[in-house]
Amino acid sequence: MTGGAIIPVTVIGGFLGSGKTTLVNRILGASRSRTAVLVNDFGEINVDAALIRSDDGLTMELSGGCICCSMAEGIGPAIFRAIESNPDEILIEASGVGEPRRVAEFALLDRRLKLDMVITLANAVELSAQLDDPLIGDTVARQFDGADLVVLNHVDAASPAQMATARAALRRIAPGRAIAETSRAELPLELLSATTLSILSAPQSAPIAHDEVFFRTRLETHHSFERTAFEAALNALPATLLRLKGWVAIDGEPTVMLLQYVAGRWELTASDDPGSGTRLVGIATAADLPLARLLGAETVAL
Ligand SMILES: Nc1nc2c(ncn2[C@@H]2O[C@H](COP(=O)(O)OP(=O)(O)OP(=O)(O)O)[C@@H](O)[C@H]2O)c(=O)[nH]1
Repeated sequence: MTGGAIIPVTVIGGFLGSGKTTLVNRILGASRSRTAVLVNDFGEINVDAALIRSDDGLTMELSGGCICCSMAEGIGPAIFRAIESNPDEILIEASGVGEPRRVAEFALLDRRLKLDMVITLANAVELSAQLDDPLIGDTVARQFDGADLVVLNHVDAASPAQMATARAALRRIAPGRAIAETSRAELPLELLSATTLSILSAPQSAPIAHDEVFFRTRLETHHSFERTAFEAALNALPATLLRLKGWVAIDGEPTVMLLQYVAGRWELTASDDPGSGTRLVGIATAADLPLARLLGAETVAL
């Protein structure tokens, strides 16, 4: 990029576990440009930033809150640092509870940036139930305000009935918007350009204080888990725990394993993380979730 060129910005949003980091990695894998990635993780340990596969080393993290509300003052300096790194483009991953349109508004305010598009992902298995949930429904619905492209993801795991209700929900909350149905965010990258910016006609609404609705929980321990017991504990976690992710030490495994838990479904995979010990962050609709006890850990340091 030559000095002074306008930098295109894409904002990727969507509820906890909908597939934002998966999509960021897909875009990075296909792109030949120098891409600065700004990752906002609501949890206190920025797991996503560690999972982003950027060759450029231009990943910036903002953890422990939302850049659309409680950390709004943090996004300015982060965008400034992103611009200073002289990238060809900037990708911003909003937090899983954040409103992508509020994040995108920062790109509209800075003359060195040009908002390219706002993308909102949805989890086809969960979308309809999320929207009906009195605690989180409003947060989820608002994530579609200003979206130019809606990605209905997790299609591989959704039943025909879940697909039908998810499609009907999107017709209601995101009428007229382009919709791509995907598994693992595999979408034709030609879709990643918008002709009009939906954000300009998005409804005005007072921001939600996400810190008052969603609670962070965290477990850091040197306890090593016995695999069968740990898997049984995962299967018994309460529905108030929406998301759990990070690294887990499992007996007999040479490295810590990566845990990805989204609303009752989970994956435990080998990781190349050399770090020792368990570091998990969770987001729940209940405060003070006793994560250590629920997972059967003996020691906990908060
Ligand atoms: N079965 C299935 N799993 C998916 C799909 N997309 C993503 N996943 C998995 O779902 C988990 C969450 O995906 P992420 O890309 O980390 O989701 P996210 O939106 O970045 O999550 P947060 O940042 O925590 O809100 C990971 O284990 C992914 O591998 C999909 O289409 N189908």
